[in-house]
Amino acid sequence: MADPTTESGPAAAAAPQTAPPIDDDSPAGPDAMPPVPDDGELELPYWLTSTEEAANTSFPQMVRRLPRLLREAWLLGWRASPRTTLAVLILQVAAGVAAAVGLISVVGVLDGLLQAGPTPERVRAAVPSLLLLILALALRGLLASAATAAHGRLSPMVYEAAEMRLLDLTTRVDLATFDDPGWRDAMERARDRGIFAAQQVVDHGIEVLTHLVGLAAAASVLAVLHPVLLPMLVLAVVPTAWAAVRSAKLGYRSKLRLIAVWRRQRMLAYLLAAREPAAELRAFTVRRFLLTEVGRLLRISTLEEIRVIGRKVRTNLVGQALSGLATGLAYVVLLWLLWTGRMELAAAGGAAYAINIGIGKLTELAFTANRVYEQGLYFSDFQGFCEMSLSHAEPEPDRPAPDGFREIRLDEVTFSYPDADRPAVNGVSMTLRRGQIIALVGENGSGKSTLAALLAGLYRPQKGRVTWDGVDVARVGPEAMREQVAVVMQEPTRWPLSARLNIAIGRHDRPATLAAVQESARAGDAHGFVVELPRQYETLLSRHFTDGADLSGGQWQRLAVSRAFHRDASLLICDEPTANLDARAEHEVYRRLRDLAAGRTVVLITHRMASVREADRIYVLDHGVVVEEGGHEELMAADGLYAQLFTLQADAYRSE
Ligand SMILES: Nc1ncnc2c1ncn2[C@@H]1O[C@H](COP(=O)(O)OP(=O)(O)OP(=O)(O)O)[C@@H](O)[C@H]1O
Repeated sequence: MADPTTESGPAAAAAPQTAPPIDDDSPAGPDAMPPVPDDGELELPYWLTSTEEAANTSFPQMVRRLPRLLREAWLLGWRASPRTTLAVLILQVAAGVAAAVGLISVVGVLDGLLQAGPTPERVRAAVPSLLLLILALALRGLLASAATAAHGRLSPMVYEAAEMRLLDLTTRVDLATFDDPGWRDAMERARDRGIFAAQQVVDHGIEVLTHLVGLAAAASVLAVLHPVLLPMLVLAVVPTAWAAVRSAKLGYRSKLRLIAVWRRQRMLAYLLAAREPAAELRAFTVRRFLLTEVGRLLRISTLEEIRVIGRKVRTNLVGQALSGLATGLAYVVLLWLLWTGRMELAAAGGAAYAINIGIGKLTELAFTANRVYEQGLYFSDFQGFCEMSLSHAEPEPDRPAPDGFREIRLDEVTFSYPDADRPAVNGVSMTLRRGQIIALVGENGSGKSTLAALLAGLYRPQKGRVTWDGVDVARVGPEAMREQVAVVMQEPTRWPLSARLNIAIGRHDRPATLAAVQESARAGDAHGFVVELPRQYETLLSRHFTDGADLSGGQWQRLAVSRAFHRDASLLICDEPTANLDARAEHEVYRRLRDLAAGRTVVLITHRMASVREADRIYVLDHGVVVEEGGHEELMAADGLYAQLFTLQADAYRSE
């Protein structure tokens, strides 16, 4: 199987594999970094073209997209919690209306005070509006606080719902999708910014609503006072809005350009800091080589970010200057209205106040709408990933899985990994009967693990079919099928759980007594070392936790074998279960496997030919094709690839 830490796909392709040497032993500071050698690193990878389209959206296109984004944001909130979403909506609108009443009252107060006549009369005329203003402000304060509280509840709920949706879809796609670099990159983008963006789109979507209500109040006051003031208000804000949108696009495009660089840099940084490669990193003295490469990649992203910040500042400066001019023009128009007697002084006072509030609200609206749009770009990554994953989700046929089997058949099964030149398994046919031990033999890369994964229902064949007692497994729910299969992986997962749970997780859905776990541990030859751990079966197996312990490679493997025994499934697939085991443990495991095979079927992949000879049937693979099959004696007599491999190993032992 492929190494999970190996970088493949566009990110790796985008980054040169060599790093210029540095002669300083200390971690390289910015000045010591080598010059950026390759501008090509900043090229947009081909798999980002659709996202690039989103980043190229023009200002009017963005304005057209906004309503859809806002609708989706509200839908997201609604899915997370309909009650809280409704509460936020009602409270925000009510707070906005109270604020609008406050604004109108201010105009009323000004109107009263600026009237002609003696001062006491003018003050008296202003009092009702003043009382209304106080009431409106108090109400607005209360409603806004309640809205903030509801919003504060909704926001983490949206985050939780988005994270859960992402994890749910990520684990629902079929295993082959994980080998697709396009999907993995989409997942990275969705995880990296998409979840946060989903929350932000909802948050800012709510703010947009608040500002809209405030703006409607200011606009209606202006429209009543003099309609010509309305377009002046809009004119004053357009340049700010344009600058905000342009800045966001600059930032987004820059992030798109850097994603391949970041992926590579993070992967290398992980290797530098992780425990597993720490020994090899020192043994091969690759520290400086990797540090140089990380430094080079960081330098690329630093320079790009500095460049983008400069462009953003210039854009905003232009926007603000133009907005300042347009605001001045609005006040000139107001003066002209006064001058020409088209407006009373009292109305002009109210209008000046409304223009001031209106510009404030419009500017806030422009910035918030832009944030919705900006986060919307990342949010569309999230949505795109969800759609992509749904289309790759494992089918869920409702046909029940057969309860066990007497015979499993593979007919002309072919499977290719995404983008592979040739199939990893090519036209393989075989029959596995209950109670048999089947061995898969072949050189590295001949397709054994892939064939085992097909048998376990982890991959679906592109051609041919797998049947259990005549039932095509493609027509049965994959989860139900896998309930009857146990697998010992070539590189078993080291679950950061207790020793007990590391075994019990094999049947996590059923409560397991310690005695049952111990029995499985004995079967996998793990009991002996587990009882020597500081807290025995309750010892946490991860160095990342206080009091956590780590195991040797062989001990982890014995734990994985115990886990598979604990699963108690009718098909047991062991992909090199003894690769890390010492001779005694290996002997024990095979003895147990033979016992276990009595009511079950065991598929065994191993390079240890001595363990294969007792298998009931041996399949020899070469380049994904079964080239020989039969019992040990039969295959030795045929004097083909099997005989060659067996004799080679036997001779090596004899010469020792
Ligand atoms: N996840 C993957 N993505 C793409 N190609 C893969 C993947 N896993 C395996 N392959 C390729 O498929 C072919 C068969 O690999 P497989 O792991 O099945 O061989 P194997 O016989 O189990 O090898 P080994 O004895 O080294 O474990 C190889 O050419 C390998 O490079």
